[in-house]
Amino acid sequence: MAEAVRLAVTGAAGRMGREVLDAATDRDDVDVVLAVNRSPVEEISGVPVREAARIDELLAVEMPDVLVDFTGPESSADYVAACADAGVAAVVGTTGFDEEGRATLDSAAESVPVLKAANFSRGVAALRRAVREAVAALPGYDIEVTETHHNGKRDAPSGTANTILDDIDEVRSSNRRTRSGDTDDVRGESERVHGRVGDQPREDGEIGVHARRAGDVTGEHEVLLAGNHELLSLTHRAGARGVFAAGALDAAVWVAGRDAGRYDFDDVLDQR
Ligand SMILES: NC(=O)C1=CN([C@@H]2O[C@H](COP(=O)(O)OP(=O)(O)OC[C@H]3O[C@@H](n4cnc5c(N)ncnc54)[C@H](OP(=O)(O)O)[C@@H]3O)[C@@H](O)[C@H]2O)C=CC1
Ligand SMILES: O=C(O)C1=N[C@H](C(=O)O)C[C@H](O)C1
Repeated sequence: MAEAVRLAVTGAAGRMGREVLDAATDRDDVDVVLAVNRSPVEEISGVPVREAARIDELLAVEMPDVLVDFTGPESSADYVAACADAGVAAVVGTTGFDEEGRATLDSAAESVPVLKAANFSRGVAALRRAVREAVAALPGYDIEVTETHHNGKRDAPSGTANTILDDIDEVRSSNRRTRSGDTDDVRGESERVHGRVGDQPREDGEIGVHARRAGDVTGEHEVLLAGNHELLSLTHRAGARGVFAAGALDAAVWVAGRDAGRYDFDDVLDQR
């Protein structure tokens, strides 16, 4: 049997960090050699938690193969840059990056593998495929995207909703190209309308985007397509955060030892 992948986990005391540490204890293909958190915590799932501010020194001493990060966009970019310096692969589940954060990940990926996904659930990977197919099959239908998350979530819309919106743009652009036969005839993105208020009739081609925050909802995404006197609703509901943790650990095992570069969760799923 292959040796267990040596893991570092950041944001150890966060909702997702705890799940990752908990899921890791049940697997023999990963071994957590380092867990860090910004605010002091003694241990999580039997793993001692160290000071996040010492990440550079700790990576050099513990020499993990892969770092798994679910924190915030600013800290995540810093952790990935530290991975690049230490020669450690990174699996990033954090969402809400700005241009600068994305550029940091791209530049780290020149020296180490960086696998980033807004959602590590296999069901969401299947939802994205279903949405792409539905959008291609139903040109001209109105589309609305709604996501619901717990009241502690910072970023809106969710990273998953943004990824689905990008998927929709990609399919719509390629539909237009195919129909006109002119590769220059590609209009830009659909206009994304974030909620509506007052006198705001729906414009042709716009996509309504709705972010709901309530209670302890783990994560729900719905894509609604309506036209031609019919309505298609595609919905995914995550029942527990363990779903995301399992996917992130599968990704860590897959990415260990790969060449430097950017990867996503589809790369992991395509090869299993
Ligand atoms: N890709 C996926 O499948 C999923 C992605 N996510 C994403 O993961 C991220 C984390 O979510 P969640 O676990 O719910 O968040 P939490 O708020 O529960 O935890 C955040 C963790 O990150 C740490 N952190 C936050 N900001 C900083 C900072 N500036 N410097 C150092 N550490 C920091 C916190 O440390 P402290 O304890 O000190 O506050 C905490 O440990 C979000 O971006 C979320 O969208 C979530 C679920 C699934
Ligand atoms: O913050 C969360 O909780 C989640 N965030 C991810 C996102 O922004 O898409 C994935 C999941 O929906 C849970």
